[in-house]
Amino acid sequence: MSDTTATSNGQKQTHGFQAEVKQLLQLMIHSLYSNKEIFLRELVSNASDAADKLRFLALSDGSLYGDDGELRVRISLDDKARTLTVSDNGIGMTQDEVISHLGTIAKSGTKEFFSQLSGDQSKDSKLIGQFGVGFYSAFIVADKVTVRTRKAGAAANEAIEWESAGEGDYSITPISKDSRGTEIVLHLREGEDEFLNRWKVESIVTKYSDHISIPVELWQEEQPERDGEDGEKIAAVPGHWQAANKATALWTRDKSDITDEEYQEFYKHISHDWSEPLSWSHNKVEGNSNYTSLLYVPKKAPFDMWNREAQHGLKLYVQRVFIMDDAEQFMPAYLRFIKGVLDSSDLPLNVSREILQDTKVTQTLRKGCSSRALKMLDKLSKDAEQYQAFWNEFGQVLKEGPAEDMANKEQIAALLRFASTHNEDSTQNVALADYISRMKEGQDEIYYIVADSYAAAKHSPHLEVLRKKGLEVLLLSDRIDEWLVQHLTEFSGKKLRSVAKGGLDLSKLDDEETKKAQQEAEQAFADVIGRFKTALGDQVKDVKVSHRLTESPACVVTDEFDMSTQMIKLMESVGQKVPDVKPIFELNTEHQLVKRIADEQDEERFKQWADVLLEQALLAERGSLKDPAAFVARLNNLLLSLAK
Ligand SMILES: Nc1ncnc2c1ncn2[C@@H]1O[C@H](COP(=O)(O)OP(=O)(O)OP(=O)(O)O)[C@@H](O)[C@H]1O
Repeated sequence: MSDTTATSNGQKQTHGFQAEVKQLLQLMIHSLYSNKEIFLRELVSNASDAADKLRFLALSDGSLYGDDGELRVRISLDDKARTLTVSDNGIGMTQDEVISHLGTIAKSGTKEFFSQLSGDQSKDSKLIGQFGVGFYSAFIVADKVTVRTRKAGAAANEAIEWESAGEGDYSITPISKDSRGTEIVLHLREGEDEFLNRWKVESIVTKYSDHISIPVELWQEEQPERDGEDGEKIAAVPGHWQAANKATALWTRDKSDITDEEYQEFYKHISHDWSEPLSWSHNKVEGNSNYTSLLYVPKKAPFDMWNREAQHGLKLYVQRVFIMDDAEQFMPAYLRFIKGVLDSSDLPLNVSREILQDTKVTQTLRKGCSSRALKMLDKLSKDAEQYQAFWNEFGQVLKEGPAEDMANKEQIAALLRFASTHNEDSTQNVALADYISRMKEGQDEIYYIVADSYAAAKHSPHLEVLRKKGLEVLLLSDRIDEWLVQHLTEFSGKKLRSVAKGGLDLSKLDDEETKKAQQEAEQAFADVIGRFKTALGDQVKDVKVSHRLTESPACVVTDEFDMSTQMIKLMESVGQKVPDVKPIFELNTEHQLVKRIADEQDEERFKQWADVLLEQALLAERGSLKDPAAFVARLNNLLLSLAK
């Protein structure tokens, strides 16, 4: 029951699909077949987006509506032709738009997506779900798809017909179309007749599209006059279009009237994600500012989360009129994984990205939305399993928070999770509050180490004495961690302290006997320390007796206010110039090797030993040496002399 007519009025051209589209089509037809009815959700979702876009443009040019201001989507079924048609009176497309939107994939993350495909259907179907296939899903059930579209404001004879069998190419033909918008005709594959059944189609629309804010209508056949139960006559009802959905914007409805399924479907509609969200938070704020937000935490990170240019942000509405996608002004970058809708009554309808930049209203909304998102995460964190799933996907992004959002630093810090010496493995599941609850008597700082990998952190010599004393250490090894600890210096009144820096002082935790023994060692070793200083010269800032080693002979530490080794590496990796930071060299006077070197009388040999010890310590700390060949030569020399 199509209500538009179209006639061909020009030359047909054939175009090849972009290679990725061909690949995607093949994959989709095979991997998504068991979930085939979702094509209807995708097409209705696109149609409703097209209506939103037109409504937005019409704010400044009302003539775009022509004489058809009632935006809606219609689904018609034709038994004889075996077609299902989704038509809308939204924005429509020009020829160029048709070619770029329906012949290529212009999404960020496309490359990553294709590189992750494995050929395993169940795995790939999940990936495709995350990637979002949209329009192309029509080919799951159709062996030919015809799209007729006329852009709002264009003349009837400026319409375009796109047609394809979903294989290598598609055709484009200029046509005349008597109404604005897009009509998508699915020529159903053999065996897909269930999609010609009105009842079936209606039930899919209700399931997937109830929250769509414009009516999604199906044709209701004429009902002839009939007799009622008590013999009274019931008048005939002529055939008419009837909405199959509630057609009210979901977020404007009362929370108590919305089911979990509706929230989940709405998430899929706005995010183009196929998995359910992990959680959501729906809030109406009234008073000084007036807005509604509906925020979601996805289950999986999108393909382009690490792409700085990738779009993110909320879908912005002003008084229920769609204004823009990806309004990033309302979510700080460290919460860029949050999806959702913001509907403000305080912004003007003609608001633009530029205007949004620095209005007071934007700031208030951003504050409100960030705080809602953090509260939602806090709630999620009460469920350890769910929160771990969240953390594994998005933890690294959240770690950008303390540097970006000073006002919410403490709240963000409470949401962070770390690997720790308390655990056997590298799972990041220790909250700072857990750490504090396990602190030893007399301990008033939170100890951490930052290294290149979990293994390097866990086996670092700096941990030796802390392990002996039973002190827990957070093991940090994500790229962002050094940046994080620069900005997160305190939590709940407790300082965060690097165990690889000079300022570490565990003497408060030592008993009198240990302190005395340490003092004696320092005195007894004063001469040897002096010899090491002479031997190492300006390679080091200082040489000290170590109180942090039990197994290793020596280690290097960074002076408290110098740049840490990890920070130096981070800066070097992005090509930044770094200052030449000299380490403090610490010796374990209890170690056999150190004792032997102390007995060495030949100053030449002593220097060789001192150099090797320093280079070993640097290697353990930095993972590389400035001159590794010299180290190997020196070591071989010493081994040779020992073997003699
Ligand atoms: N009914 C329609 N009216 C106007 N434009 C449309 C319509 N359907 C699709 N388009 C255009 O084609 C583009 C591609 O659609 P498609 O469904 O493949 O991807 P998408 O909706 O952008 O994202 P996703 O793939 O995540 O669903 C849309 O962004 C839109 O510009």
